[in-house]
Amino acid sequence: MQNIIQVQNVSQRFHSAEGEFLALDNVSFNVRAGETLSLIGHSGCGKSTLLNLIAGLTLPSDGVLLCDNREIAGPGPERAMVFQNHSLLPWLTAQENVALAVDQVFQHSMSRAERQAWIEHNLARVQMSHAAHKRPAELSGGMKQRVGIARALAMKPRVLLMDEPFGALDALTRAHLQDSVMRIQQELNTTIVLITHDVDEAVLLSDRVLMMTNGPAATLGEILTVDLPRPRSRVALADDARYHHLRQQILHFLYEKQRHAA
Ligand SMILES: Nc1ncnc2c1ncn2[C@@H]1O[C@H](COP(=O)(O)OP(=O)(O)OP(=O)(O)O)[C@@H](O)[C@H]1O
Repeated sequence: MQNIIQVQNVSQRFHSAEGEFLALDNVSFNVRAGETLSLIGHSGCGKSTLLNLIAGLTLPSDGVLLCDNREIAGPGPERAMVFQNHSLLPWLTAQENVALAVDQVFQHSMSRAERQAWIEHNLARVQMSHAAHKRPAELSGGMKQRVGIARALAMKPRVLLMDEPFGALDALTRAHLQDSVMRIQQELNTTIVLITHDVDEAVLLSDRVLMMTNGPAATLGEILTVDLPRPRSRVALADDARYHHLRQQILHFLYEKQRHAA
């Protein structure tokens, strides 16, 4: 399978009042086209730092990151980000928030009518057509996340980067959104890199789970391949011995091999 993202010998240092802090130490891995890759690890191990590097929001202290064999030198619409706290503009409606991204990316390649149809299509994809004219304050947490996902998908990204996208949601809403993301991923064959703290979420959604060691100087610990067939059903997996075995391997890594210092 073709690699979309290549992370090669990446280290990240931060300078603070206490001096230099090595957050990531020599991290290397690839993200394959069409896969869902989860990053999991204890709090502070550098997951967001790594995702921000892939997004191009920051540049590495050492090493190189490539997207489609080109060096990542800044943000780009081919790497769309979905944040934990939706990050919608509060004074714009759901539709206008999506429009902002669509106009930015497709202003010159789509007519106004095509852009409008594309915005509506992406809101429909996440089942938000009914709330297109509502502002974020009028939407539930799950609905805001759906709009955030629509906005990201509307950019036709090669890779969807998700920083704990369901972290702030209740369990039922989280389950609905996980199912939506799995369905969309299957439809579009989108590549997804997802940060999660949730072991069940990691197994349910991922093709591979990248487990990180504790910081400082965090690095890649182990990579777990999740070879459960798709489409996946959380109800069916609850009785699946393979699912429990995979879950156990992540728990073992996190709580036996990487006991958290806190
Ligand atoms: N801009 C910065 N300046 C200084 N230190 C930073 C900066 N950004 C992150 N760090 C430090 O780097 C380490 C990794 O942070 P990061 O946010 O990537 O961890 P994380 O695994 O995403 O954590 P969490 O799961 O709690 O969100 C932490 O020790 C953090 O304090």
